Amino acid sequence: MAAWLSRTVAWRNGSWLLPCPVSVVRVCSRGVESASSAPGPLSTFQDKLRTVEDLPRAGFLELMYRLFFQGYYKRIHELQIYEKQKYGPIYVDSMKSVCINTPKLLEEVMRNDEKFPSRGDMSLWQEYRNLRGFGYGPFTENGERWYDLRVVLNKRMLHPKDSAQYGDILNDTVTDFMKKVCYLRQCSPTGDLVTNIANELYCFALEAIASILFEKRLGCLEKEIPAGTQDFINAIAKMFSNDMIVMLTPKWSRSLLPYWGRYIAGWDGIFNLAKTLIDQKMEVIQQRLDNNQDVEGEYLTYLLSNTQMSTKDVYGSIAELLLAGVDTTSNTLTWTLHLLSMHPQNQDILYKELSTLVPADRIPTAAEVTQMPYLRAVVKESMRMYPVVPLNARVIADKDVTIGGYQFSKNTSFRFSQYAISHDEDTFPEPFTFKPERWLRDGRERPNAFGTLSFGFGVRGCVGRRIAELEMYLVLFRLIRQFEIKPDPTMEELKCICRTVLIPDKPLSLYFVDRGRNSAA
Ligand code: HEM
Repeated sequence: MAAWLSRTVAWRNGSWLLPCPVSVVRVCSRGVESASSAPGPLSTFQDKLRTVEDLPRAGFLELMYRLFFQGYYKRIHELQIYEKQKYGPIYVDSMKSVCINTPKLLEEVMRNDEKFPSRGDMSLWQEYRNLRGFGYGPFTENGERWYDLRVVLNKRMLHPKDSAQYGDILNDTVTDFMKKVCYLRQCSPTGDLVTNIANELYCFALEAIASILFEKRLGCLEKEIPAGTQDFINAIAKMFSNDMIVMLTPKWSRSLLPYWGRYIAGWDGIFNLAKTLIDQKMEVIQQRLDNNQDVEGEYLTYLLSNTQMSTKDVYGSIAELLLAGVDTTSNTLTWTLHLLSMHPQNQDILYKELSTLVPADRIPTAAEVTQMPYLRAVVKESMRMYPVVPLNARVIADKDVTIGGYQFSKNTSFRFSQYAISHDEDTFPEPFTFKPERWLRDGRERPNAFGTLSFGFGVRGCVGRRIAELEMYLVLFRLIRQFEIKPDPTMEELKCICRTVLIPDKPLSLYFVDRGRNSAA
């Protein structure tokens, strides 16, 4: 997840998945052009293909000015919209990557995805793993080794049928989350307010992904969060808040400045939890083997006992899966609840759908929730409006490509402004309005799918997609069936800031008003 701005502060804060560019594309020497003069994609009738030299170029100093003097530092997503207006749909950014700003251009790049797609250099993340002797996981690995790793990791995770097998585990986690919400409401002065729902959803997402990966409950939804879990949460924050500065400072300063030590301590915290839980599972497996008993279990048991993966590679992969599976899902849920609270009519439609399709005294199955069109549309539209991963990238390493009528030599790095793309007015009329109906398959023309590649694309796409979707559907179903979610009128407008992923700029308070029905929530 991290590494876009390995060499500048600029995008670093929004660099969840991003690599630093592998190659420096040749850029034109003229100054920045305004949007009106920015070249758009070429018509096929023009006889000469343009090159990267013909693209507008965003200046580094100007970027610094925008980030630090105009305050875009934490609003990278807004900067994407600004730069799109200024430079047009395709331009060379100040890191010399080619910046892509429309669904159509994104589609062109993604259709050129290679056998082993790459987001770029992940050397800073790799450095930690080399230092501690851990293997590379799906984020840090590249090339053929990455491919072999994904073949193993995809099993039991990526296919909808695979994720369905986790329905019961996830439903147990949802049940505990519902209890926690009820407890927090009762503790509030009005009896129905939860003051920092994002925090609770964070614990829920960690509990859910850990219950799948480790086949074990961590207790994050207890009234008190276990110390080890809290350490893990703090470690993620520590790693993310120090890796930018580590990238910016020269290696020789690492022993003089505190950042490298903090960065390593952050990773240590992340890997400690993963390693402890993996070691515990290995002990259980070993005991069963020693007693000639069958070894049963799901994800981790499968990785440890049915694959050729070495233990150090299992550490590397599980730690990265754990890291990827928490902030993403929890923030998407936060945005979805916020949007539903602000749009009671949409919430009513959703409530009607789910209360019609599943009897009130029954918890829904994985198969049921994944077939609810409005629930799916609500989540998709929330991810369009608030793409938690607002940047992504590809390096087309092995071939020259033509994108938008421009020719690029091999090794060109493309950066995708996911936020600008999913707010593209031509693809999504009224892009800042919440309209889940856009996504319904009811005969209307649906938007270009490349407008919201929330989980990425192709073989390098998100490995946890099916799990994340199931997790989100199950918990939203139960919340909306039991409660009417209402905004807290004392709260100021909720905005988003980019801190690696798109998060709310303040704690979100919501009212959970009991619908008073007899339900199995
Ligand atoms: C709402 C939830 C989530 C969103 C929006 C999300 C989004 C993404 C995106 C955009 C990518 C980049 C894909 C590409 O470059 O084409 C990605 C990669 C990845 N995600 Fe997710 N993700 C989510 C949940 C999860 C979960 C729950 C897990 C773990 C089980 C996970 C594990 C990963 C991993 C390991 C990768 C790297 C894959 C690779 O490079 O081969 N994600 N995710």
